[in-house]
Amino acid sequence: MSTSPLHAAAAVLEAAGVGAHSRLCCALSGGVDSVVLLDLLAGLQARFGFALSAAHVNHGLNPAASAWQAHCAALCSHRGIPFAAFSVDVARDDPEGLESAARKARHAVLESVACDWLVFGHHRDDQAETVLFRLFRGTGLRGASAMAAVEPGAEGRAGRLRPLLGVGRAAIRDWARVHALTWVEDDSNTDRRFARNDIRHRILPAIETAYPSASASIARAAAHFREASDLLDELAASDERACGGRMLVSEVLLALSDARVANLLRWQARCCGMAAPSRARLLEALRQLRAAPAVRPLHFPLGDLVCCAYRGEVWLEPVGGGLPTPCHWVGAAEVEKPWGVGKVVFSPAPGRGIVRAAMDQAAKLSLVTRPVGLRMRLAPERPSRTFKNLCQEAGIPAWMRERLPVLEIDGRVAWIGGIGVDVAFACPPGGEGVVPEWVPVSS
Ligand SMILES: Nc1ncnc2c1ncn2[C@@H]1O[C@H](COP(=O)(O)OP(=O)(O)OP(=O)(O)O)[C@@H](O)[C@H]1O
Repeated sequence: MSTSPLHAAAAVLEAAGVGAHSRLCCALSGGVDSVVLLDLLAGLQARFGFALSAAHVNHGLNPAASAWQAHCAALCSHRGIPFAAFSVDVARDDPEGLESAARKARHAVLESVACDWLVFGHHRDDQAETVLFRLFRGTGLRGASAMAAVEPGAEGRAGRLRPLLGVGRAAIRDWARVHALTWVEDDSNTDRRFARNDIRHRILPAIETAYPSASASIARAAAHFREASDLLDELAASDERACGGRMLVSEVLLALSDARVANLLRWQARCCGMAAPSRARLLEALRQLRAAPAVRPLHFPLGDLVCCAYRGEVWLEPVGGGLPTPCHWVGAAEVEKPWGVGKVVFSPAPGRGIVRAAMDQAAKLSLVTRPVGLRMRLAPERPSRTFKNLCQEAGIPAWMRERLPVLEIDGRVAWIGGIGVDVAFACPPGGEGVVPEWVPVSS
């Protein structure tokens, strides 16, 4: 039995805490689902008190695209709902296909709408199709949990609501007919060349002849998967804390089971907005981490990310993300400077680090990547060494060398991150010193 669309939608708004302070924007394609959604939201406005607007994305792919846009504009103007239309360029050469390219372009532009919640017309049958589509591609638990009815926004971005996620397609069409709503039909929705449509029109109906409530059951299974997947996220967050934060202490990390380490790294990838690395690559990274002694460096590509291990810590960073930009300043010895995806922190330390006066009196302090011909002497009794020698002695791997911060005081090298302070700038016992510390990845 299908839930009443109005009750289902109200329950989702309530669960999200929608109220008089909330700004909702209905993603309006002009199709029956989002037209019904707009109708329901307009009907619920008085009860919840939210501000409602609508946005349509014109992909320019169908000859009727302008007519769809005009239809959406008319629906909103008739109800006095503020309406915005966006035209997007859809990449025709996207390796994932035209449908996927259109979806990416659509979501990117909808993200720019100023609102608290973007509201979508996905329903229970969409949910079942999404689960099957992902299962056929070997998805993990998070993927199989498909869409959430309430997806809070991260870092000041709008959240996403899907008030019709528990409602079947038939109930939505019934609502549209009973309320005499008008909508457009997108003929690409019946085009079987698109994999999703094939699931909708051929595969799911075939399953439903054997299991009549398969769609509802699959959508229910998705809710179970989501619960389990949320628990795995909680486990990952707690494991990250136990491992010391975003830079994971390898000794603690590697005491966890393979499945837990993989869960933690996948979760970290998702937290930085990156696609989860493939299982095979993740397991190989793990094998290498376990094979290496705790101190052996690792730089292992995982899709858009790299898994790095260095001096007892393990972290993920975007490909090319460690490359820093030089910076220059005057005066303040105790500062914190961003460096690549990390930072350099300068702290006072009696008798250690760099002579404070040298920094205080400098006309220019600079953090740079290694200058050409760099040499340094770490102790009075030791000879001056080339950058390459210094790195080899300190066990710094080649991939790490281009990102080592080098502190120059009035153009002379005073300190190299991960290596040490030049003898000419070293603070004598009892003197006032400043210790620079390079943190390769900030939390
Ligand atoms: N052109 C559009 N403009 C605005 N909103 C749209 C547009 N197309 C789709 N939407 C919104 O997305 C919902 C889902 O649409 P549809 O099922 O066609 O997309 P999908 O590609 O399956 O889903 P998704 O975009 O979330 O991956 C619609 O009910 C509507 O709220």
